[in-house]
Amino acid sequence: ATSGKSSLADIVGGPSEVVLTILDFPEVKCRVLDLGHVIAKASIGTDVEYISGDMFDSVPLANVVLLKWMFHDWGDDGCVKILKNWPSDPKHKELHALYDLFIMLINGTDRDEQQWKKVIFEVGFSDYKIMLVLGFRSIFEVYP
Ligand SMILES: C[S@+](CC[C@H](N)C(=O)[O-])C[C@H]1O[C@@H](n2cnc3c(N)ncnc32)[C@H](O)[C@@H]1O
Repeated sequence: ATSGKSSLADIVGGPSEVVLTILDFPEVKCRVLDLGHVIAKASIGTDVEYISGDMFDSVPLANVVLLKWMFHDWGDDGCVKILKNWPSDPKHKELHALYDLFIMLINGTDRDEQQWKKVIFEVGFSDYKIMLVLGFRSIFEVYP
């Protein structure tokens, strides 16, 4: 959207660089946010835009936000704070309509569906969908 393409932001992309698999889809512009010392070691020479920063301060704009394997590091308060960063940030207000889908790959052993439901509705999302994949992991889609 921001560049005329669809865009995906991998927040706390970390060293796994899952986003590199998405480069097979050239119509999607990919951004990865992580802390400075991790971004300093990121691959260069790809079309991925690497951004160093703290996800609690600000996050890159994108149509789709990928939050993979990170919620287990945070308590409910942290998860709510992370997820509220997008819908409540006035800087991003004009892009709200584009934020129709958040994809989160989470470690399902840490929170069961009821515990996730509480977090998701506390953030203010209106609905969610869970897809069970890879055994104990799940993909969550949450809707504004
Ligand atoms: C387990 S999480 C993400 C893992 C990654 N998405 C994956 O699937 O392997 C670890 C990453 O979170 C990053 N991280 C932790 N706190 C952060 C913050 N406040 N802002 C941005 N990145 C952060 C760390 O630097 C680390 O690369």
